[in-house]
Amino acid sequence: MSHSDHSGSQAAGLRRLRAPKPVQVVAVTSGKGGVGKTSVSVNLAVAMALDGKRVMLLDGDLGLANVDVMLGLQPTYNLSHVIAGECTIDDTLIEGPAGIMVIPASSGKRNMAELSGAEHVGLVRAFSELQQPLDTLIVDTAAGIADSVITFSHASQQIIVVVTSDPQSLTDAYALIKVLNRERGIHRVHVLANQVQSPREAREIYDNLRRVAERFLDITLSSIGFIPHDEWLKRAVRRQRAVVDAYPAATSAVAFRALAKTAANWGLPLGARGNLEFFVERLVAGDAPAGVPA
Ligand SMILES: Nc1ncnc2c1ncn2[C@@H]1O[C@H](COP(=O)(O)OP(=O)(O)OP(=O)(O)O)[C@@H](O)[C@H]1O
Repeated sequence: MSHSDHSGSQAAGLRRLRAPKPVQVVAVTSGKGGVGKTSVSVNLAVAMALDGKRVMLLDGDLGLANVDVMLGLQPTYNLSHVIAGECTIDDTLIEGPAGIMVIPASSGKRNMAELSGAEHVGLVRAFSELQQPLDTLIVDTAAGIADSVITFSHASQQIIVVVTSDPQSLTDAYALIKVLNRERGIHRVHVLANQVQSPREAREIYDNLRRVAERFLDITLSSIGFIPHDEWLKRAVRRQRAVVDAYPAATSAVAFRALAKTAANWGLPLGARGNLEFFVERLVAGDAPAGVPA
């Protein structure tokens, strides 16, 4: 190898070392509200952070702030200030348990569809400029199949759909999966049964959803286990704490730690150059209002 070949490959090696690696982005969504989506997002984030990962948790409910309430945080700035161009995402970051970084949502009425072209560009730019070194971004979406839910889910590489045995939860989860599949070409989602009394109940929930989804849609569902119904989780919510942090021996906390291990093995987006590139590109492509290049 000539000297110039050698220094060329050294330079490429150094660039790779310095280049930020792609961030894993996981959306937590549910269709129906109140099934435990925010509990899952918060506890998965904290459990991954306890495993040594650098985790950011985005409260993607643009209308109702949930994460900061669940963790007893009092943010000064939130996502609506970022969208309005009044501050950067770094300014909004507020530290949660185990060092997770939370991007709080606003509590005003806000829908992705209501964002002007300039606001949409501002949101995308804010994420592309985020400087924090990061392993995983978890997005707690709003309930329902609102535009923001679909956009954030589509922009994530992994989608967790939280369901309970409540028939309405199954129906709403199916409606959400249908939109993700038919309108956004999503072909794979993870199903997490929550508030279940037994492994058998979890299996039935998963089988029911899979039977319908795989019959009528071109999608593969994978079961990622379940979180048991747990009074310790309720107690943690009342104390505005994450159960994995406040009551690590609780059955739900054990399940969240197992889920964190599963998520850690999901791998990174293929082809993305670094940081949140994958997420940002798909945010733009997914839902650009008129006038914004997709
Ligand atoms: N595994 C569980 N065991 C016992 N209770 C639970 C469990 N998961 C959630 N809950 C209860 O359900 C309540 C609602 O949970 P959470 O706020 O996480 O739901 P959500 O789906 O995010 O709701 P929203 O649609 O309002 O955002 C919690 O306050 C808690 O009391």
